[in-house]
This record gives sequence, C-alpha cells and structure tokens, in this order.
Amino acid sequence: MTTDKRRTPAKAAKTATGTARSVTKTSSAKTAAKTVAKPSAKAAPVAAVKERKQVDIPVDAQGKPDLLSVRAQIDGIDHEIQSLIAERALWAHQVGKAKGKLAAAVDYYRPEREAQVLRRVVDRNEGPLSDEVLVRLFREIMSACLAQQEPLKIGFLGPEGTFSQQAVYKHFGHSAKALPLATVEEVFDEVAAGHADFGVVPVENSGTGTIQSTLDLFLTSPLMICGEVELRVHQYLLSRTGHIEDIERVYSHALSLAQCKAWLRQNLPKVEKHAMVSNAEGARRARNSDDAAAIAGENAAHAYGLKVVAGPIEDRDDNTTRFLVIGRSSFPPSGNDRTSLLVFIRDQPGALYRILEPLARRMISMNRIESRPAHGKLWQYAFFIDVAGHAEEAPLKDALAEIDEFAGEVRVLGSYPVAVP
Ligand SMILES: O=C(O)C(=O)C[C@]1(C(=O)O)C=C[C@@H](O)C=C1
Repeated sequence: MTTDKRRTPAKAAKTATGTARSVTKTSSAKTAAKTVAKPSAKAAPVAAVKERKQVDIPVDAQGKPDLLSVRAQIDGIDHEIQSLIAERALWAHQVGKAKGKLAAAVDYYRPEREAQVLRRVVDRNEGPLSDEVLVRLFREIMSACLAQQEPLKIGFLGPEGTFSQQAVYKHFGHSAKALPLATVEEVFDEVAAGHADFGVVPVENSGTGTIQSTLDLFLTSPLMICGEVELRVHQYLLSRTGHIEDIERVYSHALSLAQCKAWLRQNLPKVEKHAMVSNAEGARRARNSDDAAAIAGENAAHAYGLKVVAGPIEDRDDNTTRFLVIGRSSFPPSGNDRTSLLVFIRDQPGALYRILEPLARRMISMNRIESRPAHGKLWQYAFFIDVAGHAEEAPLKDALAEIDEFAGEVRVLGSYPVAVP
C-alpha cells in the first residue's frame, strides 16, 4: 500500500465547501481513551483544541483510497469522539452539581446557554457538514447530558407523528420525553399544572400566517415564552392504496390543507376536504378506507402504515412553521434574543403611536404586530408585538419602562433566544 500525497480528505472538504481545511490528527485514539478527565475540584480549564496532524490518504494499487485503512482512520476518530462525549457528559454532570440540589429536571435546563453553545458551533463550522446538521448533533449531545439529571417532559399537539413532535425533538433533542396531548389548549394546561416541564405550540406559518387560536391563549394564560423553533415543513399526500385515482376525501389539519391549496386545486379539484384536529388524526382516518387520503409529514406514512401518493406537495418552497416553547419561568439573556409583548392600549388618539415610538427612537426592530380583540372588553384590542432584544437589557428595558406609562397594560410574554437553525 502507498500513500497519495495529492488526494487527502482535506482537499475533498475544500471541493465540497469551498473552504480550505486540513484533515489532521491529535493523539492516537488509545491515548484519548486513557485521558478522559475525571472532573475534580482542582480541574483546570479545558485547553484549546489541539492542532491535528495532517494525514495522507492511503491508496491502493489503482490509486483509490484504501478502504480498510480509511475505515481504520474513522474507527480511531470515533473512539476519540466517544471519549470526548463521555468526558463532556461528566463535566455537564458537574454543572448540575454546581447548580446545587434543585427541585426538578426543569430547573437544570438553561436555554440561553444552549443557544450560546449552538451559535459557537455555527461560527466554527467550515463544512463539509451544514450548520443545521451540526446543530442537530450538538443538540442531541446536550439533550443527553441534561437527561443525566432526569429527562425533560415536553407537551405537544399529538398524536405521534405531528410536526409539533418534530419541533419538540428539534429543540430539545431525543432524550426529552415528548408527551402527546389532544389540543393546544391542553398543552397550555398541562404545562401550567406542572405535568409537563415545557410545551411546544405552533404559532405561525411562512405562507398562511399567524395561528390566531394559539396567540389568543396567551391572553388568559400565565405561561411564559421561553424559546422558538423553526421547522421546514414538507407535506405528503398519503393513502392506504397509494393510488391517486382512488381518492375521494382528504383529511388533514386546516393549516396543512391551506399550505397545499393550489396543489389540491390542480390535482384533486373534486375531492372533499375535511379539517382535522391534527395531521396525524387525518392519517389515522385515512388508514380506515381505500377512498380516503391524508396530508401529513412523511413520518406519518410509516407511523400509520400509509403509502406516499405524492409529495412534497406544499405550495411554497420555503414552507416553514414557527413554534413557541412555553414554560413557567423566564430565563436570562443569551446575547441574541427576541421579546414577545402583549400590550393593551388605552382608547385615545395616538395610543398605538406612543407605544411604538419609544421602540423606533431606540432603533429596536419590531418584526411582528398583531391586534386581537381583548377578552372581556368590547371593541378593545390587545397587540401582540415581537421585538429584538431581552426585556432585562438596555435598550429594550428602557423602552418598556416608557411604554408602561402610556399603555393600559404591558405584559412581557417572554424574552428568549432567537431560533438557531
Ligand atoms: O451549562 C449548563 O448549565 C448545563 O447544564 C450543561 C448543558 C450542556 O450540556 O451544555 C446542559 C443542559 C443545559 O440546558 C445547558 C447546557
């Protein structure tokens, strides 16, 4: 076997990403395994990442990478990764101890810290894996580290297989325990009652807009917004037979039907459309008859034994749903936060202007304003406003103090880290 100095994974990475990198090696996997730190009171801060030595790709007689040797490299790297993950888990356990004896798993969770860790992952990324893939891997690591104390319990709009469930795992990782609930109201209730640590609820879609029914629940709920999740949503037409010509009825959540409106008009203009409480409920119905179909995520096909008739069938390429994470407490700033406000204005000239002017004067950007009828006050309105920044930090803190003087009531629904991809 020889080595080919011209062909290294470093060059492959460069081709894939346009970024110059070198494939390097620190110490042997065996050494790494031996050096797993046992955190102690005297432990020094973790040293900077060691430079890895450049390794040439071993090639066979035909000049192709030699499979066994390349796999041996991967085995060595896996060994190192595993040792480092184990070491990280030990340190995370120490963080838990540093926080002291807390009442429950939820008290160990720190969304602002997780967002900072993930932003650093994105900043460091030079490919070849995408930011999204790396963030997903690191979220899983943090999720597993946190679950050493006890897994978080997260309520979502069930049953199994909904996009809400995907949003739960995207944000909290698979070590969290996802609790399927029948309605979004029930998600609010279970979190408020302490049966779930957090809830994940859909609040807006890039194409169909705000989900008013979710927003309205904040009018009467004491819960806080602790995070946001953005999920790319791909819709599929699913049925028992897999044949489009059999379909006479389509079941899905009203929002999913709306996201595929043009596709349905063009491809199934005559079918009946039935709005369901969730996409998964639609899939459950569709599996009971040959002339029915559901619109749902691809994973619902596996979960409910259906065949994919067509997909993705959403009308917009960028179809994305934004979910909110709801909980019982607020969290400190992460460095890149958004704040959701609920403002009840007085019925007087210029009232809305007086609310917005303190924000504009401080160059605080506002990316949403929605008015909703205020409960119990005829023809009076509440404004849901999303602004950049954290309510405990300038300049938003000062703007809120000013707004408070003019508004009938200002509630900070929550300050939370801007979604990491
Ligand atoms: O830094 C902390 O506070 C931790 O508990 C550690 C850690 C992590 O694994 O990095 C785990 C869970 C928290 O939600 C945030 C971060």
